[in-house]
Amino acid sequence: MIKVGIVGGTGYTGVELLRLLANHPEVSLEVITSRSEAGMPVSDLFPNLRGHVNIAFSEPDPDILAQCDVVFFATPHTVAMALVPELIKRNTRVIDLSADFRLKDLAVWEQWYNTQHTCPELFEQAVYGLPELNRDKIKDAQLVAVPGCYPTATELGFLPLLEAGLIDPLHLIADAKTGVSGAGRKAAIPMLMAETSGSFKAYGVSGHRHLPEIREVLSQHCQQEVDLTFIPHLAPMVRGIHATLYARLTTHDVNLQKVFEERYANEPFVDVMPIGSMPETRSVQGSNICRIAVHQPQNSDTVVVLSVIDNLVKGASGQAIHNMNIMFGLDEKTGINVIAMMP
Ligand SMILES: NC(=O)C1=CN([C@@H]2O[C@H](COP(=O)(O)OP(=O)(O)OC[C@H]3O[C@@H](n4cnc5c(N)ncnc54)[C@H](OP(=O)(O)O)[C@@H]3O)[C@@H](O)[C@H]2O)C=CC1
Ligand SMILES: CC(=O)N[C@@H](CCC(=O)OP(=O)(O)O)C(=O)O
Repeated sequence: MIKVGIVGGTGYTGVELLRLLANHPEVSLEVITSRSEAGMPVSDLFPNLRGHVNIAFSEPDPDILAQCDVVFFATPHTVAMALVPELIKRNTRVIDLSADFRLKDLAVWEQWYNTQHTCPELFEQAVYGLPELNRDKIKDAQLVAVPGCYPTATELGFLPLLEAGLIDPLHLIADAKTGVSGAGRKAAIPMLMAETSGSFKAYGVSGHRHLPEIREVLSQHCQQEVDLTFIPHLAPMVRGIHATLYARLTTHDVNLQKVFEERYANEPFVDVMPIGSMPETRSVQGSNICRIAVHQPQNSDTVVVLSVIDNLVKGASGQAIHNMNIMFGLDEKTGINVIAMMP
């Protein structure tokens, strides 16, 4: 059994990790930390876990965490970088759901996260945990940075087009919408039901921290400069991301549906939907699937890709477990082959 620890077990990604790992046949949950709830049985806070998770929250203690084979960080940005060096030194593998290790350009990271990075060496070594891109590197990684939720939906949508050289890489547009769970479990007035329900708004228009992540990952992978306009929106729903992606085609002589189907033919968690489909966020709710549909409205030179994920699963905890399965040589679907909930 793989001995697993979780730092930050009381947030939404933490409880989602617990929901999925509690049913994972190769995992033994050893430690779940929370400073505010230390001592409380996990299932007292999360009744969905009654009968499945029988341990209590504890304070984060590096000596105890280092006894695990792998530790997930489901903590706000900058928490992981303080604890990870000690764990890596003691041969515990780390899967970080925060943004502490997602970029490769340190100056860009420090600019967007407005702080100095405390372990630049590990920053360089970390593997970006998008399995559809980096499966081979993930296998041997000591430290995996799980992609952001918007970047997951956006990168998977643009990748087939960029890899095949079919679009102008400098003028991409990602118009993306998320549910309120993306903001985490903390109390915040803009996330109150009275503020969000029955309303819809853009935010972060002048710049969102996922912009440099998407730009860097796509540019590095495609070995050419990629640039985009990325506008996030808050939708009145709890879970889900819907990204509507636009790009200008540089050729007309191509079967776009076939390009997508071939790119993702062997990917267990990307579903390329039939021609004409319009994927709904509820069709991935609770599942680790990214559903994608490619369109060319009025046969114009604009390609439109619709990409939906559950921000807490494929956009965070499910993808984190997918990485763990690859790192430990398991069948990639183990524990995360969950069917979405409709409605
Ligand atoms: N919500 C989402 O859709 C997604 C979130 N993410 C990322 O995952 C991470 C967690 O997100 P989410 O679950 O929403 O966050 P929450 O804010 O809901 O939870 C944060 C957790 O971290 C713990 N924590 C906070 N500060 C510290 C600290 N200094 N040391 C140790 N533990 C700490 C908290 O427990 P306590 O304070 O009791 O110790 C709590 O359990 C974030 O980095 C987020 O950006 C990634 C993709 C999607
Ligand atoms: C509604 C809301 O606030 N959503 C979050 C989603 C990002 C997130 O969850 O953070 P990661 O960088 O770890 O993916 C935001 O826009 O900041």
